[in-house]
Amino acid sequence: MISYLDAGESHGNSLCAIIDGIPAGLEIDESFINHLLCLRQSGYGRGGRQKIEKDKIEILSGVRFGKTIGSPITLKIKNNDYENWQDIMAPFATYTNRKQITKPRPGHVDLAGYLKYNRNDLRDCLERSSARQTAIRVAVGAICELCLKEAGVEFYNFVSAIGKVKANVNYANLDEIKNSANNELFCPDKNALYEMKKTIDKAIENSDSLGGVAEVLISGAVAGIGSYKWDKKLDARLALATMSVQAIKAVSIGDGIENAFKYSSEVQDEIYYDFNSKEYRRYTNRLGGIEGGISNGENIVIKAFMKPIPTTRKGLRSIDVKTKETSVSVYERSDVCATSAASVVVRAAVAYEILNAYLEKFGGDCMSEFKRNVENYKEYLKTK
Ligand SMILES: Cc1cc2nc3c(=O)[nH]c(=O)nc-3n(C[C@H](O)[C@H](O)[C@H](O)COP(=O)(O)O)c2cc1C
Ligand SMILES: C=C(O[C@@H]1CC(C(=O)O)=C[C@@H](OP(=O)(O)O)[C@H]1O)C(=O)O
Repeated sequence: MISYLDAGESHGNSLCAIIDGIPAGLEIDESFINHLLCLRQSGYGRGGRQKIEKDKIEILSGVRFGKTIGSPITLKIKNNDYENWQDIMAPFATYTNRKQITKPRPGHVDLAGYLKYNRNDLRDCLERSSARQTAIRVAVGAICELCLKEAGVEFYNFVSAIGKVKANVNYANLDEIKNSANNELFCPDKNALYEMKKTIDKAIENSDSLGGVAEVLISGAVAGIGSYKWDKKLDARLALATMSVQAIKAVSIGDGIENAFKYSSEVQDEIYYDFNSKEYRRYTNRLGGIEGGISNGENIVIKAFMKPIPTTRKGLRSIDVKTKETSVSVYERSDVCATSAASVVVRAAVAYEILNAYLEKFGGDCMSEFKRNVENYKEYLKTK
C-alpha cells in the first residue's frame, strides 16, 4: 500500500509531498512528471497566476540513479509567486502593510474555515484550501502512473462539457481522446471545442465564470481489482479521490448519472467471450468498467462534475466578519474556467487509487515482483 502527505500554502515557499510504498526499482521519468505539470497549468480560461508559475518537479529523496530504492520519495515544487508574498507568507514575517482578509468569498472555505480554526485573517484558511495544492498532487499521480504503465495500465484525461456546451465523445477512439491533450481545452470533439471557447469568452465578457465535466479513461486495467467490501470498493474509492479535488461536486462511474433516468435494458452491459484474446468482453460500457466494486476488464471511465469557479470579477454579496456590515467579496485575480486543469488533477487522483488497488492484489516491494505477479494473473485469467 502507498500513502502520501502533502503540504504547502498557495503563496508560500513551495509545495511538498512525501510518498511511502512505491516499489523499488521503478524508473522515474522526470520529463513525464513535468509534462503532466505543464498540462495542468494550461487550458483556455486560466488566470494570471499561470503566467508566473513554471511548475517543475524536484526530487529530494527516495531515488538513486533514476530509480526508486523503496524509501519514501520526497517531492517539491517551487511557488514562483512566493517572491511577491514573502512579507505575509514567510513563517516568521513580522511586518506588513497589507490588509487582512475579512470578507469571506461565497463558494470558498473562507467563512467555514474562519469559524472552525478561529483565525482573524481569512488568508490562513484559503491558503491551504486553494487548488494550487493540485500541482503536487499531479506529481504524486504521475509517479503512480509510471508504476502502472509497467503493468499495462494507461490514463487519459479530457473535457466533455464546459457550462452548457457538451461534447460528443467516441470512447472507442483512444487516439482521438489522447490527441485532445493538444488542444486548448482537452476536448476530443472539435465542433464542441469551438463552442466551449465561445462560452468561456462570454463568461469573461460578463465578469462571470464556468465549470464543466472533466473525464478520465483508464485502459488496460485487469478484471478483479477492488473488492465487495464497502470501503475497498473500487468505485467508492475512485469517487472519494475525485470528490476530493477542489470544486468537483459530483462524480459518476461511466454514465452513472444518466443511467438513473433509463430502463435497465438501456443500461447494463451485455457479455460475450472473445476467443482470440481469451477474454470476457462487453458489447457496451455504460457502467464504466466496474460492477459490484470490482473492475470487469473494460475501460474504467470516471466523470467529474465541476462547479463554476467561485471567484469572479463581478463579486458576490458577503459580510465583513469584523463589522458584520454587508459588502461585496474582494476580487484580485482568478481563473474563469479550469475544467481542463481539473481533468489532469482527477487523472492523478485516481491513478493513486488504482495503484493502491493493484498493490493490494499483487503486492510489490520491488518492480520485478509486482510485474511478475500481474503477468501471472493475466495468464490465469485466460484459463477461466
Ligand atoms: C485546477 C483548479 C483551479 C482553480 N482555480 C480557481 C481560481 O482561480 N479561483 C477560484 O475562486 N477557485 C478556483 N478553483 C476552485 C476552488 O479551489 C474551490 O472551489 C474552493 O477551494 C472551494 O472548494 P470546493 O469548491 O471543493 O468546495 C480551482 C479549482 C481547480 C481544481
Ligand atoms: C495557483 C493555482 O491556482 C489557483 C487556485 C485558486 C483557488 O482558489 O483554488 C485561486 C487562484 O490563486 P491566485 O489568487 O494566487 O491566482 C488560482 O491561480 C494553480 O492552479 O497553480
